[in-house]
Parts: sequence; structure tokens; C-alpha cells
Amino acid sequence: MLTIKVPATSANLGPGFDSIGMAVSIYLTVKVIEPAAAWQVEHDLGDLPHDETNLIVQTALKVAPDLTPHHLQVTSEIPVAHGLGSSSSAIVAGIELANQLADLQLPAEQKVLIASQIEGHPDNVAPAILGGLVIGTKAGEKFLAVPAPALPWDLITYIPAYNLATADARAVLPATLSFQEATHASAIANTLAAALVAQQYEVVAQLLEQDQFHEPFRQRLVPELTTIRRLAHEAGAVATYLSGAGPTIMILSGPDCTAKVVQAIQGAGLQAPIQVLTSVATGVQVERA
Ligand SMILES: Nc1ncnc2c1ncn2[C@@H]1O[C@H](COP(=O)(O)OP(=O)(O)O)[C@@H](O)[C@H]1O
Ligand SMILES: N[C@@H](CCOP(=O)(O)O)C(=O)O
Repeated sequence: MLTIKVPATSANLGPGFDSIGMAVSIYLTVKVIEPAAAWQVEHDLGDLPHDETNLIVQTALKVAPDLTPHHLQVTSEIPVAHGLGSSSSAIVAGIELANQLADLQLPAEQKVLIASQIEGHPDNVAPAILGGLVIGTKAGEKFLAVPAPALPWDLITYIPAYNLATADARAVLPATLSFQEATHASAIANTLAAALVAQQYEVVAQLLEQDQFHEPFRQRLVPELTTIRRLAHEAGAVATYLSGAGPTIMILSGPDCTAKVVQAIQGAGLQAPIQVLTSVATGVQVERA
């Protein structure tokens, strides 16, 4: 049986809006059961479609329109519409499904380009395909990606109960920034990227909370962000950022502080689930048993 496994991703890392993301240790898994008369997508993921309108199948048919329908069994640890790249994991799984069923032998770069074109931004799909922490951008008809070393911290993941569709969180962003705002925001992002590659984690820690592109505008959609950022700092965490388009909040912490940070958040009455994740070096995986 063919099994496809795709990691969740945490994108932006603050100033790295639409260009920095990392694969994290929860997964979407697609088991390809057998050929069928029509696409059947078995899952317990709420009101997502169970037929050819499911995003996984939609993506596969975009890549290989003549695929024979199959019965798929989908399980996922990734909360939908929560800022952990669930839509990207579905897109990447769909590309891999087409790649395997139609024997396309797509190179990773091609998968990233296709996925970026579908998702509209590469910061989730690139690490979901390549694994690790990726800094990248579309340049003409190419996708340029630079891998950076994995962050040396625990990923304390605070997952609010409410959904926040990425489209809704993008709708509150300004259409333009002034030249001064844009150059300042870019300088912060550029320096963050350089510090990530150079493993200058003192600089990383200072810049992760200095985003000017999206968090100032999204703050009102995720009211816990400011409070959790303060509590985390008081408990000794390194930095806090809005994971993807939210509402998940990612707190980076040295292992020696993690328990204290979790206690500080829960002790303040913030009762949403918290998972301590790690970054993962491997992206999409295929298993044939
Ligand atoms: N595991 C999945 N299988 C199929 N479609 C999915 C899956 N996860 C997300 N989607 C699609 O993506 C949409 C949510 O995407 P988005 O708003 O970008 O949130 P996020 O990427 O943070 O989960 C869902 O409404 C659904 O259409
Ligand atoms: N750069 C995007 C990232 C969206 O990530 P998701 O996990 O919320 O889909 C944005 O901030 O809109």
C-alpha cells in the first residue's frame, strides 16, 4: 500500500512573512487503499469534503488530470485553519499522490514551485516538501530556497480553539506600505534571515518579535498574542510569534524553561491546548508496503 506523510509547518517566524517557515513534528497521513469507481476520501476531519472536491484530490488532479480515482484514508494531527500549514500539507500530499500514481518522478524543486503556485506563498509548502527550516522566494518561473539550520529551542505551540482562515487573516493586511515602512520591515527580515543561516541566535531572538508586515495588523484577530508574549518572556522564553496566519502562537524556549513557560501560560487562565513540538528535518515522505 502507498502511504504519504506530510509534516505540519509553522510559517513567517515573525518578520519572515511569506518567505520563512519550518517543518514541525505533527503530520498529515494519506493511505492509498485501492482504485475505485469514484474518489473516496475517508477522514474524521470535520466538514472537509469526502469526494473529488477535497483539496488533496483537487491538487492531484491539477497535476495529473487523468488519474484513476482511488479510495484514500486520511488522518491528520494538524488542526485545520489554525496556522500550522494544514492546507499546505493537503496540497503537498496531493502533488505527491499525483507524482506516485502517475509516476511523474517530479524533482523536489518542481514540487515546491507547483505547490507555491497553488498555495500562493511558499513559506509553508517549501518546508513541508523539503523539511527543516527554509528561507525562500519565487523568482520568475523558479522557486529559490535556502535551508537554514534547525532552531535550537523547544517549540511550545499554543493552539486556540477558534479557527482563523488564512484568507481572513490576509484580508486584514494593508495593500501597501510606505517606502520607509517597507525598507525598514525588509531590513529586519533580511537580518533575521542572515542570523538564522549564521546561527547567531542572540540576533534571531531579538528580531523574531519585530515583524512589521503582518503581526501588527493581525494582533486584533488573536488577542492572546500580546499576553502570551509577555508571560513567556517573564518565564524566560526566547521569543514568541504568530504561527502562520494564526491563531496558533509559537513560543520558542530553551528546554530548561519550557515547563515554566507552560505553567505561566496555564496559570494565567489561558486554557487552550499546548503541545511541545520539535522541528523536523524531513519533508514529505512516501512509503510502499
Ligand atoms: N487535511 C486537509 N485535507 C483537505 N483539505 C484541507 C486539509 N487541511 C486544510 N484543508 C483545506 O484548507 C482550508 C484551510 O486552509 P487555511 O485557511 O490556509 O488554514 P491552514 O493552512 O492554517 O490550515 C480548509 O478549509 C480546507 O479547504
Ligand atoms: N505567510 C502566510 C502563512 C500562512 O500559514 P497558515 O499555516 O496559516 O496557512 C500568512 O501569514 O498568510
